[in-house]
Amino acid sequence: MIEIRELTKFYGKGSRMTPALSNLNLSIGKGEIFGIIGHSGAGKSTLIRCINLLERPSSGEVWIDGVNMTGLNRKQLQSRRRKIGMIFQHFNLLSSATVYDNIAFPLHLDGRPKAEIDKKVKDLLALVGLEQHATKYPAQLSGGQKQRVGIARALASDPDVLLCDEATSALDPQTTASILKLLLDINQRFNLTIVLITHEMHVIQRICDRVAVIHQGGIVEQGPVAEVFIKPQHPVTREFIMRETDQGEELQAAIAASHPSSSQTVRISFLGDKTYESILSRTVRRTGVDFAILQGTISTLKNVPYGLLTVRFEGDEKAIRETTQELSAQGLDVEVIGG
Ligand SMILES: Nc1ncnc2c1ncn2[C@@H]1O[C@H](COP(=O)(O)OP(=O)(O)OP(=O)(O)O)[C@@H](O)[C@H]1O
Repeated sequence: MIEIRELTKFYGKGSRMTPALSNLNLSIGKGEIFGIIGHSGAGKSTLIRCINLLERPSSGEVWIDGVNMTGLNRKQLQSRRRKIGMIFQHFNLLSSATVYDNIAFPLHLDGRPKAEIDKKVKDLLALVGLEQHATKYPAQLSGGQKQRVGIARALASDPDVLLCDEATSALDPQTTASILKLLLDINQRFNLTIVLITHEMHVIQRICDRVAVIHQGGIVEQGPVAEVFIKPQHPVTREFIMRETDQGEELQAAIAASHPSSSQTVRISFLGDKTYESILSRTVRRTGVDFAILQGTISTLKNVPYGLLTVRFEGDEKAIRETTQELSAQGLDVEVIGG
């Protein structure tokens, strides 16, 4: 659906030229919710703006549905862009227009008949749950309601792709959850491809199918969300996940605290139904090792349960080895993180 090939973007000129993206490659499938996460300055906004050519790449190509966006002339690009919706962190609504007129705006630009516009806007108001607010102005809405208008406006031209530029960063946690739920609903209903950028792993965790981690203008890691969560490879990915799963200083202190010489600290990841099974207790009962829980969380990756448990096994070396082997054989992911 979206193919990004050797994308490079420089800002500035001559000796002041600095690269924001370097030879970046990415492939996003039809109907996917694809998350791109990175720290401030990593190149996220530049990347998402290069997808619809709001930023023109210095070199490389962006293909959407078999069309090379970088090869289009101005007119062709304008027409192609109608099929790429975008929503923004600060909503970018017209402050002097009502909710209704904000949503109708792209349809007017497109010269659609009035009756068609009216039906479409009413359908979209219902879709985003704003039927009661059609005549209000943006200043009279909450942040979440403004983003709902942004989403309705972006969907007005029946896009194939929706680009989300930090769409929930200005919202509180509860409103963020409701906007993410709406995006997931839209994705499932219309098989709409969604690309979102964020600096928050919980956004990725809630709705994305796959994730790419961007760092210093390049993709350092990518894969299905569960895979990246369970086996993060790059230090930046690890940092984002540790922050999300509360594996910070307190856990490090617990790991470093005094403990019997014959022990091993492991991080066990549970995915799907295994999260709620008694695999650990059955295994230690058989092998005869004790364990102390240092940290534990259960959350979901999209709709799949995901558990993370850090435990210290205590017992003889051979029994501990048998325990970790058996847990792995039962489909859990076990990583030794300390003695
Ligand atoms: N218009 C511009 N002119 C010059 N440099 C720019 C411009 N826009 C971005 N940059 C630089 O390009 C790099 C990537 O910026 P970008 O905004 O894409 O990062 P980001 O990951 O979206 O960061 P943030 O999360 O803070 O928005 C940064 O070093 C930034 O300073």
